[in-house]
Order: sequence, then structure tokens, then C-alpha cells
Amino acid sequence: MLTITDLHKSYPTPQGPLPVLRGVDLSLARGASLALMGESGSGKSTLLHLVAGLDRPDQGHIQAAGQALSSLNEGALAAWRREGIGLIFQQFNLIASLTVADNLAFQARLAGRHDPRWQTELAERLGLAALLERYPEQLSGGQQQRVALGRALASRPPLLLADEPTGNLDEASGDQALALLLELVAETGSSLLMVTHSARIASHLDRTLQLERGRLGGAAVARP
Ligand SMILES: Nc1ncnc2c1ncn2[C@@H]1O[C@H](COP(=O)(O)OP(=O)(O)OP(=O)(O)O)[C@@H](O)[C@H]1O
Repeated sequence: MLTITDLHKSYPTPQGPLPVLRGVDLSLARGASLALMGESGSGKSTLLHLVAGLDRPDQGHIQAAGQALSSLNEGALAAWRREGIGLIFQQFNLIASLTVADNLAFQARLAGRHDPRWQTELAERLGLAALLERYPEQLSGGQQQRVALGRALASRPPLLLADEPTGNLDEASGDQALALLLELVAETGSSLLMVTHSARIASHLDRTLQLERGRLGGAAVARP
């Protein structure tokens, strides 16, 4: 599903280029989940942004859902962002002017995969059925988070990219959201790449890798 080979990325700074990724290799099978850990500033979000097609690497290859992202032009990369991935951030990034129902449908419509029956099921499973006509500002943090999960899952993307998706929630709500996410991911067959600072959360995913000095290595994380 996702294969990353020798990925390099540096950022220009007044002191010269800051190398962040220095030869990252990674593979993620269809339907598998992977936790990405590493110290603050180690480049986790940078890696996620490259896979999302929000930025381009200096060197190396990202092969995702059968296409080489580095060889895509801007239009094809925009199609990848629209149709190939679901993004879930710590800040939920809901659209304030749209109802919960329209937020849920937003990406699925863009991707041409709006499926009202799946969306209704998702809303029920995520405990959002009674909130569909509300606006994001009328929801609690946990409810907003569940809308963000639902929006990403509604289009059944091949790849879900999550950056600290439960970072804004208390532990109980975060665990509940994570359990639902993993259950729904298993059903949709999506692959999941999740950045987290929590070894406890990481332990619920299939595999954990640690980003250190610009490279990825296995992490000694205890499994439950
Ligand atoms: N646009 C940019 N220009 C310059 N430097 C940047 C830019 N974006 C990120 N960086 C730097 O690149 C490094 C990696 O940042 P990144 O956000 O990928 O780390 P992270 O592992 O996700 O961190 P955190 O866990 O704190 O979110 C940091 O040193 C950061 O300051």
C-alpha cells in the first residue's frame, strides 16, 4: 500500500538547510496500522505531510496505492490528497460554516465517493446521529473529534494519516475514539499511519517505528 524509500527532506533556515529526514525507509501493508513515534521536532509531521502530498521530498520515493508520488504533477497530487488519503489532525479542522452532516460528507463528496448509507452508519457508530444538524461550535471537543474521524472515514480512503488524533481529548474519550477508529479502519480495509507521543496508544496499533536522527527504527514498545 505504502512504500517509502530513502526519503530526504530539509528545510531552509537562515543558518543554512536543516536536514530533518535523512533516508527514511518504511512499508505499510494494506489494512495494517503503524504508529510513528519520536521526540518533538524529529520530523514526524514532516513525514506525514510528504506522504499526504502537501509537500515534496528533496530526494527519495513514496509509492502509495500503486503510484509514485514524486512523479505526479500538481493536478495528480491534488487528486491524491482528495481521493487517496483521509487526514485526521489534533486540531480537528472542521468547517465552521457547515453542519455536522455536511462536514462528514465533505471529503467523500470531493472524492466522488459519497455513500449516504455508510455515512448514516458511521454517524450512528460515532454517536453523532442526534447532532447532524448542529455546527462544530455547538459540539464538545470529543464530539468534534468524532466528526473529524467520521469525515476521514466517510470516503473510505486507501490510507488514513493521523497526527496525534486524540491529543486534545482526555484519556477515556481518547481511548474510546481510538478503539472506534481501529474498528472502522479494520472494516474499511484502509491502512493507518498515526503519529503519537503515547506509547500506550501506539501499543494498540500493529507496529511502532521510532523516528530518530532522521531515520526510522523499530521501537521497544511493550505490547499489551
Ligand atoms: N516550514 C519549515 N521551515 C523550517 N523548519 C521547519 C519547517 N517545518 C518544520 N520545521 C522544523 O523541522 C523539524 C521537524 O519538524 P516536525 O514538525 O516534522 O517535527 P515533529 O516530530 O512532528 O514534532 P512535534 O512532535 O513537536 O509535532 C523541527 O526542527 C521544525 O522546527
